[in-house]
Amino acid sequence: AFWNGTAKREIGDSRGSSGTCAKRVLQEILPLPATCPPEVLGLRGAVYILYDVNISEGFNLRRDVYIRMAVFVRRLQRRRRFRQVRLVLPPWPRLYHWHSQGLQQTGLPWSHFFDLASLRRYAPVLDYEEFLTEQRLFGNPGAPLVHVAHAFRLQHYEVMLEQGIFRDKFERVTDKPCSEGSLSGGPLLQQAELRVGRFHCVRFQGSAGLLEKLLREAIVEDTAGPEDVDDMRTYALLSAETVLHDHWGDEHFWQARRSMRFSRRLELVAADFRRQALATTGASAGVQRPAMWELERPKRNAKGGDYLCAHLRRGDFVRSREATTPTLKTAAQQVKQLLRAFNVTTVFLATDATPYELMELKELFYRFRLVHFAPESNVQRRELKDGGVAVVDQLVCAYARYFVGTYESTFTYRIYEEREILGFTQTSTFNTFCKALGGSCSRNAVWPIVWADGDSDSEEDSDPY
Ligand SMILES: C[C@@H]1O[C@H](OP(=O)(O)OP(=O)(O)OC[C@H]2O[C@@H](n3cnc4c(=O)[nH]c(N)nc43)[C@H](O)[C@@H]2O)[C@@H](O)[C@H](O)[C@@H]1O
Repeated sequence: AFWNGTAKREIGDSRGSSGTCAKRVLQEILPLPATCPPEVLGLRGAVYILYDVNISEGFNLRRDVYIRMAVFVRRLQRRRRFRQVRLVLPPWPRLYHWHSQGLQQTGLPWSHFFDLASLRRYAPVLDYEEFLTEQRLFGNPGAPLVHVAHAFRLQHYEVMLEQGIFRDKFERVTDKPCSEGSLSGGPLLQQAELRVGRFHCVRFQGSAGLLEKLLREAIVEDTAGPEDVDDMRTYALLSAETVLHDHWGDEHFWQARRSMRFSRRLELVAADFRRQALATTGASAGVQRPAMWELERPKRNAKGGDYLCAHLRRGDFVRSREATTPTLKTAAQQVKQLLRAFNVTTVFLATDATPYELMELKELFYRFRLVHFAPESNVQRRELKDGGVAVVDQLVCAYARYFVGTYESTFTYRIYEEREILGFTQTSTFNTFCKALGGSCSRNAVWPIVWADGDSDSEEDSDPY
């Protein structure tokens, strides 16, 4: 609860002609006036980490990159120097897959999709606007720019293995030109408020933990003489998808993943739709979801609503993954076979198919009930936007009796994870469409959920450095 609406209002109100609370904190003028909220003290020594992801990456890979960063930042705050670290969530740019015209889909905050209070109970994160509010506290009135001390554009090494061995390493690029304008990447630095002090290209190979070394080197470079640990600093990591998980799929991954609950508004839209179109509630599906992710416990007894869900990825997959993506006809054949096997008559279809393909699918399912989610009005479409509609699709698939998804789609993988958290059996979840009915084919990997003992994580508490 280090940042919430009340604190924001109070901090805002506490700026006066006699100097801001924040400035008094920085200049160590104590005691603070009684009107100063205690949260201001927490800004002392704050280290802000901005990050960004290459513009071509889709929504669901970005969710995975978030987990890498959140696990890293949660660990980092155990270190004295980084006790006040905050991860700044990059505004969502208009993604390549968000096709709808006439919607405002640029610069969306994370709160549009996710429950920030839930994220914050795992790691100290801020939406970009919240970050600006904190920054303004420390800036001079009339000087609205945010100074980013160092921005690092991460890139892969050209040769990854050294004598057959993959080693974690990084190095600043000095043998090639490197400037903010000369390289493609995410649009973070296009935010009007940001001014970068020093820009570096960095070859990076390894897991998120290695970023600590990169940041420490930058802090030392900036510090003439003994380090001023009260100073507030901002760093930017660009192309953060280059960074790997410290340990993919371990209990830390799953805690961060469980904390990624969707916004209440999207959860509500999905729950209403499940109830009205599929006669399914949490209780009828045998899903008990505690109000907070921390209270979730291992279980495998979810039953699911009386429908099957198919995630059928079309769009670019039809061309770029032709060898593994089924045609509409062979996909329909596979689904119908499953419907018969499970004695279910309703299929919920999550897809990025075109309206024309959807019509074709409806014809292919003529003896069954095919349900598809579409916003009920233009008002709801404007409210949800393309990204919100996709989340509702995922939330409906999460409660199905049986799920089948698309080979190598991160959209499908996030549904697997959601069902693992909700307590479905693995056989009802980890299923993949084949290119054709009956043939043997490649299946998606099975990554079952891992629970921590009592979900405690105290092992790093002791490191004071
Ligand atoms: C191979 C890679 O695959 C990646 O896709 P993949 O992992 O499926 O999954 P995503 O990275 O999420 O990108 C696919 C996007 O397409 C839309 N989309 C896909 N399936 C559905 C659906 O069932 N319902 C709705 N409403 N929307 C859907 C949605 O905007 C989603 O974020 C791509 O992001 C990369 O660009 C690349 O092509």
